[in-house]
Amino acid sequence: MTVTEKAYQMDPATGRLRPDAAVAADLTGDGPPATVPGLLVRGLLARAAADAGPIALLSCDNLPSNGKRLHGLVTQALEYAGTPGAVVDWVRGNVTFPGTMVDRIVPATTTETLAAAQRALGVADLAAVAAEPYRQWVIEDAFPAGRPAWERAGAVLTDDAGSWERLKLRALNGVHSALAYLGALAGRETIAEALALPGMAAMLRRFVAEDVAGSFVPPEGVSVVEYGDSVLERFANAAIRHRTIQVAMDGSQKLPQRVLHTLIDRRASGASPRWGALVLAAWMRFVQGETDAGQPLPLDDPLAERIRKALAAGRDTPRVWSTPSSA
Ligand SMILES: NC(=O)c1ccc[n+]([C@@H]2O[C@H](COP(=O)([O-])OP(=O)(O)OC[C@H]3O[C@@H](n4cnc5c(N)ncnc54)[C@H](O)[C@@H]3O)[C@@H](O)[C@H]2O)c1
Ligand SMILES: O=P(O)(O)OC[C@@H](O)[C@@H](O)[C@H](O)[C@H](O)CO
Repeated sequence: MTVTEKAYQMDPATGRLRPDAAVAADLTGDGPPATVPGLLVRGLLARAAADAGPIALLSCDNLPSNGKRLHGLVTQALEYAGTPGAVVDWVRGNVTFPGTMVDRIVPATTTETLAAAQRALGVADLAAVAAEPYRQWVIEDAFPAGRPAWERAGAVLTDDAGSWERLKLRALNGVHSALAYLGALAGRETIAEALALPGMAAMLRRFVAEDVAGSFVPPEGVSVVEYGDSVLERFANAAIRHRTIQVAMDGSQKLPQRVLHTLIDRRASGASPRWGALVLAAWMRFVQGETDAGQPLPLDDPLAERIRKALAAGRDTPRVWSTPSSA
């Protein structure tokens, strides 16, 4: 499944299921389910009842330990739904949750994308997407009912995708978010235009080298600094018109794994991760809703209301940002 960070409906800080009204209705009622937790629980109940054999549930979302997170979501949702012990035992014995790392820049489809696809194909393809040439898929090999030979198409099958995932979330997605917030504030429409701002590439190299690289143990044989350089080359691709405000959306859901984990790990080892702090500060400025030139910026975030309240309450008191209980 690839359903975005917010569809998991879990508190990013605690990892606990956040049963809003729609999730609660799905998990406790018998109407057609509309939420991800509801669909998963209903599907697993049906599969257990039919004794249809083991299955792997594969998360391809940009979340830390996405397999473990999905496992936690399913376990908590089954519990919330009051699922009979026999079904819980069936899930425990028959369902796996392999972790993955998926990497390919694929911006949202626009009318220009569809027009280009029509020119190239000679027919209208409403499902066309634009994508960069690069692709990488790392998958934990835990499929109780077998799997396609994805390695034949270049996928890396591994016992533990964790170090690949941290590499990508921190050195690619963290840098992406930096470009999104700093670029949007400077009035730049796309990631490539943001990267072309004076001093931006040099700043991002220092972010990777001084803050990100020392925050985790990378996959064997991988240099985080070289990986960061290759990421900047990919972001410079002007044909990929990835909009800064698309990458900037849902910051409350993305920043923990992209930037806050880097800050926490560097702080724990006594460092002062100032470039990461700059990215966080850029997000704080971004959510105030205006570019540096005073043009409006959208706040598209599941916590938008809470952020707006905190901004209104903290207009004259910067302390609001440093005391979570008042946020
Ligand atoms: N686009 C990329 O470059 C890229 C690359 C690697 C990983 N990813 C990850 O893949 C995931 C999807 O990204 P995308 O670019 O395809 O996004 P998208 O916005 O194009 O698609 C998101 C999908 O999730 C569904 N969705 C959104 N909110 C939901 C909710 N509350 N409940 C259920 N479904 C919901 C939408 O209906 C849509 O089908 C994200 O987690 C992203 O981080 C994206
Ligand atoms: O898809 P999102 O909205 O979670 O994040 C936007 C981008 O950072 C992301 O999609 C990257 O392009 C992708 O992760 C590259 O593999």
